[in-house]
Amino acid sequence: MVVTKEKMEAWLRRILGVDKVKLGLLDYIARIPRVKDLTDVASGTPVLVRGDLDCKPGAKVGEGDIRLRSMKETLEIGRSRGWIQVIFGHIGRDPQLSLDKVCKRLGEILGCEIKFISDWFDPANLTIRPELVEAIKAAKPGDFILLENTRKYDIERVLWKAKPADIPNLAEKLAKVANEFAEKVARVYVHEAFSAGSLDTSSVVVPAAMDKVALGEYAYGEFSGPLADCLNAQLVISSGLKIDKLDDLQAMIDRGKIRWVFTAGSLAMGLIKAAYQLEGKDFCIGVQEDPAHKDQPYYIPPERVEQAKKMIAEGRQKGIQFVMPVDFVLQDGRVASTLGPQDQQFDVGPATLDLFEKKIGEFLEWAKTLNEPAIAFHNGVFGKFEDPRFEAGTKRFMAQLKRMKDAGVRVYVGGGEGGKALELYGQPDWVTHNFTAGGTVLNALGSEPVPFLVALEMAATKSF
Ligand SMILES: Nc1ncnc2c1ncn2[C@@H]1O[C@H](COP(=O)(O)OP(=O)(O)O)[C@@H](O)[C@H]1O
Ligand SMILES: O=C(OP(=O)(O)O)[C@H](O)COP(=O)(O)O
Repeated sequence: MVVTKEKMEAWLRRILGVDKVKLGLLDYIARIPRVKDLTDVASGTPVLVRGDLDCKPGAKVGEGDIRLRSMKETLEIGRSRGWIQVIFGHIGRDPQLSLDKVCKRLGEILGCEIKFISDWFDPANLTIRPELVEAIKAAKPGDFILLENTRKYDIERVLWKAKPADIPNLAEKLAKVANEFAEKVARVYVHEAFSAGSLDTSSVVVPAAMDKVALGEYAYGEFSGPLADCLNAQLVISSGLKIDKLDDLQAMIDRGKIRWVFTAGSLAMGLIKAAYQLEGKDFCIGVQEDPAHKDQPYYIPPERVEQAKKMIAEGRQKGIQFVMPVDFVLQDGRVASTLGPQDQQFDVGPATLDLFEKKIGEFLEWAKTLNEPAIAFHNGVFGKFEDPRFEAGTKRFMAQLKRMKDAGVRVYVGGGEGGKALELYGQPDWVTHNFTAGGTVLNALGSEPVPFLVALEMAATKSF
């Protein structure tokens, strides 16, 4: 399907959330075909696969390549059907980063040579280079081609910071890119990049020009299984650096199942301040509330404190317990229960961990009163854990995940830094499931839809 500028404008209005359609996670999953459903795609057909390639493969298969292994089932389905699969995707945020090692490892996982195309796009003319067109022509049924890092080209990143006013300017260029892919690469698109939750052109624009789209088997399984289960979580541990996770927490609370909220990390400081203010008092959160730090990721503006106050007040009325840190490890290693204006917290202190352990015990008692296993969702880290001076909180709490799982709770870890912490300080079987993505998981459970699901749903239903 050729995408006009006008069609692309309508598409981008949905992608950037200007035009909203109220769909839940399960609606998206029901409306997007699975790769298994593409039974009428003939052998020898080129199929574009958005892959989960953002990883650092270690010395041997199985090390640092879980995202690549997660694609195997989908790629094997394509190979058994004789499709010529053109895999593309990003690695990191630096446009200079190369996928050469990823290509080699994916070849080891699939047991075959994968042709690597290092320069496949002409950014000056927004066209697909002849090297790629020739490689597809020369490929045999079942072959794989892998394209260099999509973020090498600026066009991949133009929507990251785009505002609604930019849509008319971008629509023509992005329509051209989508049409180039459909004309010169493939007219069938499979998304098997569960973690690709950003507004990358490859995952949120290219599907617009495709005749057929589908979700890969791994991504489908993650959304319809563990993520669908997390929608019913009664306990959430919301921690980490950025206060905008408050929107996701609010969305989880609004769904109505949450009864326990544990919070830690720098974002918890906003909730602590809010809780004090609700009692007519105040609590200094140090540099995190100093407007001189307003460009820093840990800064908490007054409106976020207001948002947290409303969340706590309304939540308590519904019977939700908010469990918050009571002591902190500060920048110089001091443990304190209060902060001065120049202080910054980088971890929770031991009294907080004692409190959290006691409250997890209470949660487990409460969980016994349910007719079915309780569900807990853990996101983020309790401090700047990469620095050994500030890792104790994140590290010690991991044992509570095991404790809950051992007590029969279904425990999920929302990938990202929390997932790394589990790998570092725990064992995979301490939890029910550790997601291979952070941002996508929060979006799926939180306030904003997953961008690639919005794109796939529009492409599948041709509703734009
Ligand atoms: N006070 C802090 N609390 C929590 N994380 C912090 C803090 N200071 C720095 N960080 C860092 O922020 C990152 C976590 O950020 P966040 O956006 O929550 O990540 P994710 O959502 O991927 O878990 C970690 O790298 C952590 O070390
Ligand atoms: O690692 C990723 O996501 P995650 O850090 O949210 O798990 C993805 O590759 C997305 O990367 P991006 O956040 O640079 O778009």
